[in-house]
Amino acid sequence: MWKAARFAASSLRRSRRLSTAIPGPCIVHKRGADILHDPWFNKDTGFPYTERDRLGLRGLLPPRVISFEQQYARFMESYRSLEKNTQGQKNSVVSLSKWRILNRLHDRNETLYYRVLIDNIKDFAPIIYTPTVGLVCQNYSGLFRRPRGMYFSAKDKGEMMSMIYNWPAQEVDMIVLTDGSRILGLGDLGVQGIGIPIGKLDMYVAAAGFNPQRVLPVMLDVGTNNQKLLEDRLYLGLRQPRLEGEEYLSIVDEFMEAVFTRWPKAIVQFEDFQMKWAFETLHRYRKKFCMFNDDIQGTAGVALAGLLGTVRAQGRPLSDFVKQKIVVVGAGSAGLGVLNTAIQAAARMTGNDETTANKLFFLLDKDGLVTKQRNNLDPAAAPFAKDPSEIDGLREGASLVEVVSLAELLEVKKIRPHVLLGLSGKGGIFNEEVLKAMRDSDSSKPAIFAMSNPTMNAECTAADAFKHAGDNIVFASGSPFENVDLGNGKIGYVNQANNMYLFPGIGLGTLLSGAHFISDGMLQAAAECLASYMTDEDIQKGILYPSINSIRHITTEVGAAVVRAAVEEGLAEGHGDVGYRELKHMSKEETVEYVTRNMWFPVYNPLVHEK
Ligand SMILES: NC(=O)C1=CN([C@@H]2O[C@H](COP(=O)(O)OP(=O)(O)OC[C@H]3O[C@@H](n4cnc5c(N)ncnc54)[C@H](O)[C@@H]3O)[C@@H](O)[C@H]2O)C=CC1
Ligand SMILES: CC(=O)C(=O)O
Ligand SMILES: [Mg+2]
Repeated sequence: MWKAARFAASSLRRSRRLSTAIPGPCIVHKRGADILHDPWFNKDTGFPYTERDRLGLRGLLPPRVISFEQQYARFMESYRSLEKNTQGQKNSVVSLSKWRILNRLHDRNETLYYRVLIDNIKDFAPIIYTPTVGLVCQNYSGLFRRPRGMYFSAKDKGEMMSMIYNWPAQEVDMIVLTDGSRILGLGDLGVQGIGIPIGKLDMYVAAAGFNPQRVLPVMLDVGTNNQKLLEDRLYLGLRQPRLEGEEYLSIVDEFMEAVFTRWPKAIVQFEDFQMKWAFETLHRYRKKFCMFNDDIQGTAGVALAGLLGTVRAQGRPLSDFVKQKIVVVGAGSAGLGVLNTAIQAAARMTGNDETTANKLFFLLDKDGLVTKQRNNLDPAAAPFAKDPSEIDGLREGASLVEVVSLAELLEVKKIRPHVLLGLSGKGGIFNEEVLKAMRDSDSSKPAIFAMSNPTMNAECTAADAFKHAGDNIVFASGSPFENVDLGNGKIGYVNQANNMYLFPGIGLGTLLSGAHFISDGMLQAAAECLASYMTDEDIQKGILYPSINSIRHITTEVGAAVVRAAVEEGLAEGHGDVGYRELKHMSKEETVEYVTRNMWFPVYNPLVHEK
C-alpha cells in the first residue's frame, strides 16, 4: 500500500517534470495530408498556426487550435457521450455506431468503402446521408477523428489562393461547399456542418460514379450564431458571431476565385446556406462560375417531378398540373425554389405568364399565410404573396389549419388543396387536424409531401399521414420512412422526395458536357427526366420516385439528359477526348452509354511504384 502510494507520487512528479520540459524538435520528411495520415506525427487540431504554415497544413484542419489537454478531454467526453446525446431516440445509438464503423472504413480503404456503399445503398444511405448525418453534425466535435475535406475560415482572408494548393489531389471535379448556417432542419451548426458536404459527396461517388480522388468537401467557417456552440469549449470552429454583409461576401468571393484558379473546370455545389446567402450567392455566381445551389435548384426539380407524378396518379393528363391547388409550407430557400420552378412549369404548359400561373399556389411561413398585406414582406417571397381579394377573405397570417381546414367555419370557401408540401424544417406541423382536412381535398389522390429533414423535422410521419388523411393519399418525405401496412394486404407506399435523385446527375451531366455554367434548361431537363422515369403502373400504386436501389441508373439517365440539354443550348464544350462535335452527334442512347462509360466504379487497380 505504502509502496504503491510512493510510486504514484514519484511518477506524478516525473510526469510533471516531463510535461514542463521543452520538447526537442522531431525531423519529419513529409508534408500536408501525408502528415495527418501518419499516426506517429499527427497532432490533429493540435498543430499551431506556425506549424500549419510550415508543413502545408493550412486549410486541411478546422480553424481552431486545440491543446493536447483539450484533445484529451474531447476524446474522453466523446467516449462517454453516445448514450447521453441520443437519449430518447432509440435507434440513434445504433445508427451512430454504424456511422462510426463506416467512417473508419472510409478512412482506411476508400475502394472497399464505396463498394459496400454502392452495393448496399438502401441500408447505408440513411447512415451516411439523412437522417443520421444530421446527428453526426450535431455531435461532430466529439466524433471528429481524421479531417476530411478543407476548411477555410474568416481568419484565412488573403491566404486562400495559396491554401487551395495544400489540397493533395492534382484534379478536383466536384466540390460541395457549406457555411454551416442551416444544416438540414437543425439550424446553425457552424463548422460541424462539414458532415453534410461529406455525405453529399458520398452520394456523388455512389450514385454518379465521381472518382473519390477528385471530390472535395469544403467548410467555409465564418463564425456561428449558435450560442450553445460558442460556449462549448470543445467546439472546433471560430468562436465569433457570423460575418455579415460585404465582409461575408468577400470571404466567399475569395474562396471561389481560389477554387477556379486552381481547377478551372470544377463544379461547386452550394449546400445548406441560410436563405439570404443561398439566393444572394446563386445570383452572384451562377453566370460567372460553374455552380448551383442544391437546396434551391435540386430540391425544386425533385419536387416538380413528384408534383407531376401526383397528377398522373390521379389519372389526369399532365396538362392538368396547372389546375392543381398546392399549399407550400415553408418560405425558405427550398420552398421558394419549389414554387418558382412549379410556376415556371405551369406557365410553360399554358403559354401564360407566370403571374397567371401562380393563382392556385399558396405559401405559408412561420407567420402563417403570406399575403401582400405582410409587413416587411421578403422580396424573394413577394411574387407568391396572395392578394387578399383572390382568396375569399382568408386573412394575412392565417394558420395552416385555417388554410386547409377551418376556412369553412370562417365563411370562407375552402381551398381543398390537391397537394400539401412541407419544407419548413418544423417537425409535426402536419398534425391530425391538418391531415384530416386533406380528406376533403379536390383530388382523388391527395398528396402529402413532408420534405423536411432529418426524420424528427418531417412535417408528419408516413403512418400518421395514411392514418389521418386516408388510404388513397400519395406520400413522400425527405428522409426515409418504412412503407405503411394499411391492412387487408394493402400497402401505403412511401416515397423519398429528396434532392439526392437529382444533384448527382446534375453534377455528372455538367462535368461530362464540359459546360462552364449550369443553365435553367439543364436543370429542367434533369427534372423532366426524373418525372418521366416511373411507369404508369408504379405511379398508380403511388410510387412517384425510383427505389434508392436504382439511384445509379436514374443518375445515369439524368446525367445524359443534362449533357443533351447543354449540347442543345450550345453550352457543351466536351470532356476529356470527347469534344463538342462528338457530343452533338450522339444519339440519346449513345449519350447514356458515354455517361455510363465515364462513371467510376470501385475495383482494385494494380499499383506500380514510380519515383
Ligand atoms: N427533401 C429535400 O430534398 C430537401 C429538404 N429540405 C428541408 O427543408 C427544410 C427547410 O429548408 P430551407 O428552405 O433551406 O430553410 P429556411 O430556413 O430557408 O426556411 C424555412 C422556412 O420555414 C418557415 N417555417 C418555420 N417554421 C414554420 C412553421 N411552424 N409553419 C410554417 N412555416 C414555418 C420559415 O418561416 C421559413 O420560411 C429543412 O428541414 C431542410 O432539411 C431542404 C432542401 C432539400
Ligand atoms: C436534403 C437536403 O439538401 C436538405 O435537407 O437540406
Ligand atoms: Mg441541403
